[in-house]
Amino acid sequence: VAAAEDSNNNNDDIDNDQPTQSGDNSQQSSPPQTPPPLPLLDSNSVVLITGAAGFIGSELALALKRTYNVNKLLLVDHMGMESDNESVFVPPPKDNANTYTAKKAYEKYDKEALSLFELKRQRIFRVFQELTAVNLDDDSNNNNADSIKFYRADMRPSIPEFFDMGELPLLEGIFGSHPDITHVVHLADDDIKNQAIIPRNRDSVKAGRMEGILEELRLILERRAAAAAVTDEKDNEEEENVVAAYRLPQFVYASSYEVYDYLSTSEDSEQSNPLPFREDKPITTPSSLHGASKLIDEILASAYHSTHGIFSVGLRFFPVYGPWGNPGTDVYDLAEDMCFRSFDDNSDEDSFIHDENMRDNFDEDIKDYVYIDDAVDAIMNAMQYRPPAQDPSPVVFNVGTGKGFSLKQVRDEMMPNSFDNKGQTIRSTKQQYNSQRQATTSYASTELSNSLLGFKAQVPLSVGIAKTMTWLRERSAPFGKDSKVSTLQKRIDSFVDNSLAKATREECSPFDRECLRGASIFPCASECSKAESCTPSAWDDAASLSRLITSGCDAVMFTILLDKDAEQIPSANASTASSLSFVGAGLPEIGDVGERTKARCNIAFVSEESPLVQRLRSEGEVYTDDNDSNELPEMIRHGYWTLLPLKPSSGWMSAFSGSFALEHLPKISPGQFFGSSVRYAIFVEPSLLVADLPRILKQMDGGSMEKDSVIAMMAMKRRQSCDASDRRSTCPWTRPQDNDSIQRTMHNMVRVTLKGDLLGGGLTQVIDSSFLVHSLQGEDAKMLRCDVYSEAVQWGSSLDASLEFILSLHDFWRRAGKHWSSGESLEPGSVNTENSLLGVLSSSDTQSFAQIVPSEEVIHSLAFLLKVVNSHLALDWAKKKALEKVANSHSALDWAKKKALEKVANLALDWEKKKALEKVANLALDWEKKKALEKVANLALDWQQTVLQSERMLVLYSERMLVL
Ligand SMILES: O=C(O)[C@H]1O[C@H](OP(=O)(O)OP(=O)(O)OC[C@H]2O[C@@H](n3ccc(=O)[nH]c3=O)[C@H](O)[C@@H]2O)[C@H](O)[C@@H](O)[C@@H]1O
Repeated sequence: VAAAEDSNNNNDDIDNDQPTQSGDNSQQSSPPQTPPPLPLLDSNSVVLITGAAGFIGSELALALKRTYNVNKLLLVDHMGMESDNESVFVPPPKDNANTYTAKKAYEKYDKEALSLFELKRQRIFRVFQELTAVNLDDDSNNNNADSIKFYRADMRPSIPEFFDMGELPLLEGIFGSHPDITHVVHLADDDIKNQAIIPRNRDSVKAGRMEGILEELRLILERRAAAAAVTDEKDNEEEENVVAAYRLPQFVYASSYEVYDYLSTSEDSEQSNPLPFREDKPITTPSSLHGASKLIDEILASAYHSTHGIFSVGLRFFPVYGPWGNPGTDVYDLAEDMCFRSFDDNSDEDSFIHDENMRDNFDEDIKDYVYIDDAVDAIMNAMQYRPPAQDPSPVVFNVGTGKGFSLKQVRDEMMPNSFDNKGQTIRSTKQQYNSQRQATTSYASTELSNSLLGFKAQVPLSVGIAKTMTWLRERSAPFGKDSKVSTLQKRIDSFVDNSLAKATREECSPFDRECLRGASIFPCASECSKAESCTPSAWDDAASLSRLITSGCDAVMFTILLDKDAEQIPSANASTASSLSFVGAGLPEIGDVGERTKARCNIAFVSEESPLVQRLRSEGEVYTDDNDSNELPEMIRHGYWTLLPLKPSSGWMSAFSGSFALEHLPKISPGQFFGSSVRYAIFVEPSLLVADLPRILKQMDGGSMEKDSVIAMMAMKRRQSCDASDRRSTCPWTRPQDNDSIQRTMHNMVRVTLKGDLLGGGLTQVIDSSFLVHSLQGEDAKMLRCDVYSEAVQWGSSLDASLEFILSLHDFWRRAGKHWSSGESLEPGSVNTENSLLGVLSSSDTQSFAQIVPSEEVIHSLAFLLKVVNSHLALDWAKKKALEKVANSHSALDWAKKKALEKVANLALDWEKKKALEKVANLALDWEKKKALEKVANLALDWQQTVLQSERMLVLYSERMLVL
């Protein structure tokens, strides 16, 4: 630094003209100045990641926070937007959601781009979701949101001349406002990898990103040297401050195995290109333009080192795969092909083969596939790599496993090895491509990364494949499949389950979502769990006992009161408790046995430790059911409740206390808790006294409801005058009068429209469920519950919010479906008065709705919601909720959405087409024929437009939330 000062002091002019020369005068050859000490990777680190919505970038962000709890993450991704306007750094708009620009940008997008965008959006949401989660009950913990910033902008062009209008280039803006950046990980790259097609996309600028970053790093050095120059030479302390203020971040960037020439398979290439590929092998001809551009990046890195002393670590990634990977890559497409094909046996589409970009990926090509977790590990190791003091030149490492596999092996050996006929089709079609060129082989030498980085891939391909397939499958059908499971699907299921069981999976804490990734995180007692991958809980024993006790019941009423200090269940002691407030359906009502038997169908889950259980035991309030052949244990009786004490086994229950989703497992996911005869399971709050239960059940059973409107779940709001959650007193509750379709009413209550926003939100008080009726036999009902449960588990949201949201979504899709198939308007009810507020309810809905909730109350909450949403003044939690919801709506329901769209498409088209064609056939005149054909064409177009438009609206909407 001292040397740099001297020279700079004497060279002011040169300094202006050639700012890049800072500190370079003392040593002309290698490192021009002593590089500033490299920063540590720890909880003080501030990490800039480019391409953060990409596959690797998003996983890295999560891992950095999880592993090192880094102080700040600055995430940059253009999300596929390439307009020049986007490349300027615009401070995030506070009160301007900028939807116009977004809209314009969207117009450019076709569906594929949209879905890629959607994937990136989901990734970045996920990052936000997991990293900014704020505990709403804890006021002190509310600054998480500051620790992560997302810049949705193009980092190119990075050449300052472009910015003579006074805009600040994105990177300069970021580096300027965050001088404390300690690490830069540069992953941004064009979407299409493996692209060997020439010419490249004209708009896809190659240079710019890498120089952009290197220039920023150089500027840091320049500023540092300038600052050092003005400080008093003798003042060491000040000099140290300067050094500290202008830290040079550790720079890691992505290169690719495509820099190696794996394409040439001739004899001499084996000599010039021996396997495995070693980093020290001179590179002559990269295998693709992508490889060539990465080679440019490596050369730039080296140039910036020799001219400015900037140290960097390049990582030559071999193909990375895994959950959240990129469609269009080998493993992803193959896995997807299998998963979707098996879901949809009617599909003739061969997506794998028809993908243009896949042409080069021959079955026989041997590649070194790297699981995402390993790739991320390699980056984190690289972020901590320290070059030897005597030679601090930039380094490049392979990121591979050292082993090569062909896609054929992946498909035939690692994915289920027996395909049905369709599998044969894949094979033979691919054979044709095989004839085009010889297969290639590429795999990494791991020696260097192993010895210097300490990196060694941990996940064997077979395990990684199983995890990827599990993820894809979960994503495509998050809550199991429909009843018509194909045999192929069963095989895939068992394959995946077996592989997961066999895989030496680490024991995951149930809270460690990352560890559990690829495995289900549902508790075993939940009806949504799958064998092998569920997590045990204290509910497991309770579920089997409760199944036994309730066998023979037609309906079950249950409540949950796990408080350790519970003295009583208020409803049990209420003197008003009549035979109408509990369940005894299907069982004899006369005599003592009848009374007791009724009690068997009224289950209260309580804590074994509670004074209530102790007291009832000591008072001998127990009974055995003499008539029962199942040899039931002695049961504790409390009023009309039969208590089912839960043991706080091995700390599980206590570990989970506070986890709403687990504490209320039977409330949300009752499917496994009751005997197979049970058709309806009714949850009530411990203090709620339900009037006339038999009649409600009869109505549920009446079958008077339209089939498609049955959501098979009913919920009731709490009465304002009485708090059912208050455990000291009871709350009377009455069934709404003259309402023969309670479920539908409930369903209508949460209608949202496109205009009213997908958000839901704000209706919580309406849906606050003290009372829920579950229909246990419908698949739809189970799907719905699992949706709700997944929402609650995944996002830690409360049941009420989850229910509300999922209902809204189900409703949304139902309406969209209805609209497409029968033309029902999607527009908000145009019918005057209150309805026009949000347009949520149709007039008939409002009528039945009003029977349950006084309308002012609804209007109030709706108006409030509207205000919040419209003013964009959403509080942090609202914002978070909104993000959650939008994110979830897409990830959880993708499959359902896809199915719904398909179905609608088929219905709409087929029917209309058929009708129109019939008409054509019946009309002999040419003119009529022409008209009819026109109509067919128009109909088809209309429909397509509707779908496109609504998809666009959804994405636009989501994007607005992103901006928000
Ligand atoms: O295997 C490889 O060779 C690639 O591995 C990773 O790529 P990956 O994370 O799998 O790729 P993407 O998921 O496509 O991520 C790149 C991200 O950069 C973003 N991007 C791209 C270009 C750009 O100018 N700005 C920008 O933000 C894209 O939107 C995208 O989200 C690295 O990020 C790439 O640099 C590398 O080329």
